[in-house]
Parts: sequence; structure tokens; C-alpha cells
Amino acid sequence: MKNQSFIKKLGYAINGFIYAVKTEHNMRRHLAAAILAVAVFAWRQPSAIWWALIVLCIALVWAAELINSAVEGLIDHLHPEIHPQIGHIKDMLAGMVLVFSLAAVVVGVLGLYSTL
Ligand SMILES: Nc1ncnc2c1ncn2[C@@H]1O[C@H](COP(=O)(O)OP(=O)(O)OP(=O)(O)O)[C@@H](O)[C@H]1O
Repeated sequence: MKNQSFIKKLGYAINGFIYAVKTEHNMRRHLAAAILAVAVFAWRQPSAIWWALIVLCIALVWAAELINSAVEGLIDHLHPEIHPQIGHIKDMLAGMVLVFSLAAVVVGVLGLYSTL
């Protein structure tokens, strides 16, 4: 598995993203929010810096959700039982996604404000 071609590894990465979109409600919500943000930006046409920031925010939210889903899946597989520490870990993972999502909302609103 170590020395596979770049194309194969890229395929695995894309499969991981598609799997998350298919199996995670939140990933689909983030995808819909990203499409909405890009559509509104395309309509209002803020400057390039706002485009760069919103694209970065979208990538960060998706990456955070992928990490959240992957770690949750791993935890549930290794330790399916209820445990208070697992609850805290999952809450912190959700907190990570929330932090990036709030930053994305702020960037989206300020980017739109810049076009007024
Ligand atoms: N094994 C567990 N032990 C203790 N608390 C848990 C456990 N699993 C989940 N919880 C608590 O329930 C909350 C929701 O957990 P869940 O696994 O449903 O996460 P979720 O992000 O809502 O899931 P999904 O991504 O499937 O919507 C966690 O944030 C945590 O507080």
C-alpha cells in the first residue's frame, strides 16, 4: 500500500470525500452552504481577496468535517460503548467544526458587505 501511484492515491482521497458526502448529513449541509456562498459571491462579485478567503473557509470547514467524521468513525469502531470521555472528545470535534463554520459565516457576510 505504501508505493502506489499518485493517481491511485488521488482516487482514494476522492473516494474518501465522496464517502463522507454520501454518509454524513453534515457534510451534505456544508456542501450546500458552500454552493450557496459561491453562487451569491458570483452574483455580487466581491474582490479577489474575498474570493480567496471564502474558498479557504470552505476548504477549512470541509476539512474539519472530514476529520470530525473520520475520528468519530474510528472511535465508534474501537469503542462502541458509552463513555463520558468519548462524549467530551466528540463534543470537541463538533466544536472544531463550529469554530470554522462561524469563521466562514463572518467571511461570507463581510465579503457581501464589501460589495455594498
Ligand atoms: N460513545 C459515546 N459516549 C458518550 N457520549 C457519546 C457517545 N457517542 C456520542 N456521544 C454524545 O452524543 C453526541 C452526538 O454524538 P454523535 O455520534 O451522534 O455525533 P454527531 O456528530 O451528532 O453524529 P453524526 O455525525 O452521525 O450526525 C456527542 O457529541 C456526544 O456528546
